[in-house]
Amino acid sequence: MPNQEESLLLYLNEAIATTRNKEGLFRIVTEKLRLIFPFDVISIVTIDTEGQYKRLFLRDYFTDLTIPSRHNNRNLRHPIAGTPTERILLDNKIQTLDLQEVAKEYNGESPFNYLIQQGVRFMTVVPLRIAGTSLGVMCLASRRHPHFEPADLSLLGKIGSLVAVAVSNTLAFEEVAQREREKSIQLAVNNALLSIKERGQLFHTVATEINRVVPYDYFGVRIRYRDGTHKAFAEFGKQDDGTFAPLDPDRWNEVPEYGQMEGEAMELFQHPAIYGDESFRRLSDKYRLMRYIAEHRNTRSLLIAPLWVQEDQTAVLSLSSKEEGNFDETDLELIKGLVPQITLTMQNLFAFEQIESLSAQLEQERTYLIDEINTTANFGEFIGQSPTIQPVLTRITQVAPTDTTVLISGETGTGKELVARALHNLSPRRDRALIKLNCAALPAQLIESELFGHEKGAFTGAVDRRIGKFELADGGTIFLDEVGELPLDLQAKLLRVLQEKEFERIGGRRVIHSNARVIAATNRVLEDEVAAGRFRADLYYRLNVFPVRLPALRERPEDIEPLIRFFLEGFTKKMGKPVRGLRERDLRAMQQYSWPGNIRELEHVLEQAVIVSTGPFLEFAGFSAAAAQASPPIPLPDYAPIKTLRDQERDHILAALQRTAGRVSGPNGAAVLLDINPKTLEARMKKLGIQRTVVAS
Ligand SMILES: Nc1ncnc2c1ncn2[C@@H]1O[C@H](COP(=O)(O)OP(=O)(O)OP(=O)(O)O)[C@@H](O)[C@H]1O
Repeated sequence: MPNQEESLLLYLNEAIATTRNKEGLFRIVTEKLRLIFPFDVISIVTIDTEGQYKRLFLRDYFTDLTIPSRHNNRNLRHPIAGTPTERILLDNKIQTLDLQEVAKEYNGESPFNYLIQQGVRFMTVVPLRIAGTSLGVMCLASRRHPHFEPADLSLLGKIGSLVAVAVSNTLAFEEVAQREREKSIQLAVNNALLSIKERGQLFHTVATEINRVVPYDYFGVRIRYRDGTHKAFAEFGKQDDGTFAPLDPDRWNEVPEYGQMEGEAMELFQHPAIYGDESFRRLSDKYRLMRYIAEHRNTRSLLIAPLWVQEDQTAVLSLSSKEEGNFDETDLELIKGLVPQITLTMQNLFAFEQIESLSAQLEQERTYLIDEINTTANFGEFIGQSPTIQPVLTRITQVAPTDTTVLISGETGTGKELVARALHNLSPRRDRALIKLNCAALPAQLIESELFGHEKGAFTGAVDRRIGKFELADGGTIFLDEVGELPLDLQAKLLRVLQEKEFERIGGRRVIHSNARVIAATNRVLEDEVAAGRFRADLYYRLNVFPVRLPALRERPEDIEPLIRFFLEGFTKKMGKPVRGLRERDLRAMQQYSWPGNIRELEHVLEQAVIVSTGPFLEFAGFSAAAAQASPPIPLPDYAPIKTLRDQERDHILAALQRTAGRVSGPNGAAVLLDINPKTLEARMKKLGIQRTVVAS
């Protein structure tokens, strides 16, 4: 062996043993090689253990050559089958190829075209083997034909063996380094998942940490539902300064068929995979969604890791990049290793967020319930022994435990609300809220927001988000009192909720599901309303599933005496008054009276009597026996509802506010019209739940 050769080999051997840094090492190798063989480009290509794919390990060039970036991409894998590399590995001999000849095999589409175009024609390929196994090839490409003597080839073979050792060391070293990075990223991500409770901040940290090892431009966790709907759970885009910022969930609104496009790509998101070159181009041919992100977001590679795949939904973590071939198998393995922890955290977050929304709902329900309890002082008992009311009570106890919609009809004061309460309390829903909405008490635009709620900013004056009564009644009962007064356009909306059990808040896009049992009441004859075109027939049939008609008090005179006793006992106790006697003539007069206000009227007559009486007998100042006898028991022609004082006050204030365009104080304010102090008016409005801004809109 000539001395020069021996010292070169020794030098390279030494460099391989002592140089840690890959780039430094290979620079030494190529410089020494170029002293012996002039070449323009050197590349080392490694093959995977199954000998299926090759991948660029290193490329260096020494003249004025330009190498397109995709030819320098170390993540791209190319199949070996049918390439010159395959033949050379099989022959295990150094060979010099004429690239123009090789190009013919590729039908002119040769991967070496860019070299040929720049005058590089020859490529000497040195197989790299270690311990009898092929590791890859070293290629020296040049413009001039290299003339190798047998001695040169033998030296090149020996250098090839040394390079094989260096490559193998480097690969092993890179693998260890990669494992280390994976471990550190796993630690950092787990730390974030365990310590951060807020969803946005948590996933921002996760996105930033993973990006340290696998750089990308987009990080997203999305949930896709079978019906084509989808939800962004956490999404971030890389900004110019390299940090991540949350993406606007509404950005897809500009794409009219986005929902459909998502639906078509559902299957794609069910399997972990990477797409980066040809594979990504194939995806964009197949899926409109992929074409869209390629064209409009410049996406060139994609990494997909499903978090969970269920029959009706798939949750996916996806990363994408504007670089071709940005992700490799190791990246996918790394992300797959993080999937269980991320999934668990998401489920925890879901549970946590659900608890938060449930407790907010409970709080709302509580407020309504307190309001309800305060506004309806009932004695919790239902008096009714008469043969007229008994069958009605039986029907009530039969229907109560079901989810059936009940329509209660009857004149004012016959106990419709009391029956609605009884229905709720006797049902399995008794532990959830009974939410009441009086359809006659509010102007149309307020009823809609009362029923369905509204989003912040949905209309002028919607300063806060408001949960609608249908939403509040989820799992409980909604009582639509005086449903016959509902304006026609709202009847249509109510019908939709009853049919589909879902609705949207005003100004909201999210569909809200409500499982509320509906009980409606009316003192109108709804059939007549339908005939007169004031009430939708379809809504009437939806509500009239189980009708309960409450008889007027005059139809059940047998109940008057027990009712009197019941109310007297209650009032005397409540007011701390002595028990006084009831004159026979007064009782008879009451039994003969027509009671247009029904039980409520009777209740009020007795309340007054308990207050004003001083002697041993109850005095009925506002209800004289003579007047009673003079009044024949005939029904009033129109059973107009008698409003409660509270409702009356509310309507009156609303009317004043409407006239002053919502203004409360000042010379043109409602307080002047109503002749009260503006502060007092504001306090009343608050108590009655009137929002001045809403009225003004
Ligand atoms: N059977 C009954 N036993 C005891 N109290 C009753 C009975 N029926 C009704 N009441 C009382 O009569 C009053 C009026 O009843 P309720 O408010 O339920 O009537 P309504 O039919 O809903 O009236 P409106 O149509 O005016 O809303 C309430 O104080 C209620 O507690």
